[in-house]
Amino acid sequence: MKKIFNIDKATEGKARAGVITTDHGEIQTPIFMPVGTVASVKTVHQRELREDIKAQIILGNTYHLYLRPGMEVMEAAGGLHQFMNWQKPILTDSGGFQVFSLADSRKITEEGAKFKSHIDGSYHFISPEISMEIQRKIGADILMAFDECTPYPCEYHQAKKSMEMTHRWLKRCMDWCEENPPIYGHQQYLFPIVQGSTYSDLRKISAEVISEADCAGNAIGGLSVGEPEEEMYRITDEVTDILPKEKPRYLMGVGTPWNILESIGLGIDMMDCVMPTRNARNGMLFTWDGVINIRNEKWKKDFSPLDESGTAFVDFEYSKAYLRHLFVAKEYLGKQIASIHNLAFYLDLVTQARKHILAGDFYEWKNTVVPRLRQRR
Ligand SMILES: CNc1nc2c(CC[C@H]3O[C@@H](OC)[C@H](OC)[C@@H]3O)c3nc(N)[nH]c(=O)c3cc2[nH]1
Repeated sequence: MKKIFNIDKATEGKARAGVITTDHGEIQTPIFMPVGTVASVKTVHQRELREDIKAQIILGNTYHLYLRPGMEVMEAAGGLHQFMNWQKPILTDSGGFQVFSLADSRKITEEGAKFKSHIDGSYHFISPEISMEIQRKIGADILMAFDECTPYPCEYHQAKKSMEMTHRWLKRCMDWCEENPPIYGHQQYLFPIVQGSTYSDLRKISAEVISEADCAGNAIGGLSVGEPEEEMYRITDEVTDILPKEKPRYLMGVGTPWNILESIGLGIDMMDCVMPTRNARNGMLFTWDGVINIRNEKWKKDFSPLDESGTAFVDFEYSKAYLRHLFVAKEYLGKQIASIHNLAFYLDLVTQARKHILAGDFYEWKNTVVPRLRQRR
């Protein structure tokens, strides 16, 4: 399998700093990937993503893009990079998670998943092969295997059955990719996904099967689905002990700023989460000194800059009082300012983590910063 990851510096622990190389450019790790499910990172321009947030890679989603705009438009555009004019790396999730969580009345069999579109109620079917075909046409640099994400909690036998099907589906994904090369001329790397719910023995089996698949990178799924934080950390720790060191590790759907730093400390290189954008649209801002609910009365006459330790232009061009007013008045500009702020903060978080890994003091730094991140301002 082609080597796409180079480790610049490992620490005395499991945290490491590296670079992932794709045909659309390099990604410094650890990295946070803004979620752009339907070909847009909600309320944010591609130019702001590049210049103010300094995003290096964003996410798209197979389920959503397949339903709208559909693969006919996607192919005619020459793929998602062209369609949305984002020329840096893109990762697409395989659609399983959405089918299980978004679509109405879905029926899952060994073959795949029948589901009703959440948009117009039309009937569709997705399988490992169809997910791969869709991801080929979207043209993301990193593709996720079609898997089943178990709910939390999940009975042992159900988790075991689901994990084993995910492993059979992985083989079907790999076989299909073997037979059907990329169509836009750039490489696309398949990442398999470790499942097994919260059961250590299943997680060990799944991590071994995923490692055996020898893909360019590996992902940990089935977490950040409602389990306690400690469970998420325990499973992540057990799985990163098994996944190969020399390949990037992607923890899916994680998380809060403190989850991000703890996961990096457990050997994770890539993370994605809707939290910075979704919470921004509700007026929740993440900062180095904790979480701000901008709608709170206390900010009504606070004319200080949005975030003195921020890195984006919005942090200095607007005051807390002004942003609170925009939210109270339901002005669209409020959601845009908050989204740019939160995403720039998440990228600053991983940029600082990388700096401290390279400097060799990541763990001491993390332990001083995490309590501050959690506080409510
Ligand atoms: C939030 N917690 C969480 N997210 C998860 C996602 C991405 C959701 C996907 O949905 C969209 O955001 C809602 C994003 O799509 C661009 C994301 O990649 C997962 N995807 C797969 N294939 N398998 C998993 O086991 C899985 C587990 C998750 N846990």
